[in-house]
Amino acid sequence: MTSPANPDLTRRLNAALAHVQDPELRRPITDLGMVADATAYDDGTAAVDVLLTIAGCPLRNTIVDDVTRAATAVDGIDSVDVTLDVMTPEQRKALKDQLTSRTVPFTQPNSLTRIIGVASGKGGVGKSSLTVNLACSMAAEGLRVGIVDADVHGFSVPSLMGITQAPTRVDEMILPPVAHGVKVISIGMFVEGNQPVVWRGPMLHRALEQFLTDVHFGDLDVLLLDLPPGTGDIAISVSQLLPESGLLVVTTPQSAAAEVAERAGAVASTTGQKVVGVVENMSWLELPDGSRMEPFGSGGGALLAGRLSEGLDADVPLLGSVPMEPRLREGGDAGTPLVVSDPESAAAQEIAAIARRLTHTPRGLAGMPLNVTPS
Ligand SMILES: Nc1ncnc2c1ncn2[C@@H]1O[C@H](COP(=O)(O)OP(=O)(O)OP(=O)(O)O)[C@@H](O)[C@H]1O
Repeated sequence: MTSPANPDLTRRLNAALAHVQDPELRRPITDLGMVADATAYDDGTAAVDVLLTIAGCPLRNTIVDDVTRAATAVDGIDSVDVTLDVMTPEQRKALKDQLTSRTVPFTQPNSLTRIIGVASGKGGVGKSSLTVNLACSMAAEGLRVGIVDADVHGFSVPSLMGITQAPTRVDEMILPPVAHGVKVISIGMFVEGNQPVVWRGPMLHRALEQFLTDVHFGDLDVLLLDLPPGTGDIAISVSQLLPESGLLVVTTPQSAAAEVAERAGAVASTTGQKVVGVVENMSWLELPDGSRMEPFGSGGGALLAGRLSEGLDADVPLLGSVPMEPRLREGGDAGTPLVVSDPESAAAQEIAAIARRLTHTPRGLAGMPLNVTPS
């Protein structure tokens, strides 16, 4: 015979479940209508019926583990039976209506998301590596961070972040996979194997637009875009779709590289975007005796910051110089960015300092309504 339900224990069970977040939507499962029933009984058992958004939810085990952990942490509950069901189309629609707006949420007047496109003049200067490390560093500081891998032809963010999982779709809404606390979306998640993406112009624009409207990032403090190298279609699309976005320009210390990067930064003068700063990457290599070798010369970052400041008639700071660090490449290959795998290394420390400089500068709120809800 089943033990009688215990109302007080049931109330505490539901309160505990309100702290369980859906791993993708990052909202309490109770708010998302994912808990169909949760009852605790006098004999210390409990039963929780969870509704998954889709049948093959890749994170079902995580949800079961999180629910079990939260339920059994309630004083008086010894065991829990978690049943998984799937939402009906009506329930899914209600969830989707709750979550989506068909506009780019980041351009709404009350959006306080800081949007930074990471640009470079040419490939291979470490733009993608810096994007993922900056994002992870910001997430480690407690910020809500997302990455749009807009480097459509040379997407590398999923592998740098160790993401093999495809995004979950709830009807036409796409839930970005989360790695190292960062929500990530990339065209690489939608193509088979290592197929090249051969789109140009309008197709690219549409893909980017879709990433920004159909992907549910939720509230973000920072959205980083890994832009393709150079000054192509995507740079224009980004400036049209996200006019408030700033540009962070990455270069190596070589003066020739800085000159090429200057063109990428100078795009800002035609698009009206702000260049938030310059990062010099691969600045030096520390040798075993502690001395520094500068394989790519020196001064490119400062040169670029100076030229952009002059050309754009704005203060474009050099936000930092990141040394060469073999473990940075190894971390990328392994899908664990250096700031996560070796946060004490000099390169990781410098990246963390750049992340703080980027996020601690006040965002221009002039003319923006402050939609503050006390919590
Ligand atoms: N500071 C660093 N120390 C050592 N290796 C680095 C550093 N920065 C980047 N790398 C390595 O350099 C290579 C190029 O980096 P990455 O792919 O991030 O460049 P990118 O500018 O994004 O290139 P692309 O635009 O072609 O994708 C990678 O192998 C990466 O691991």
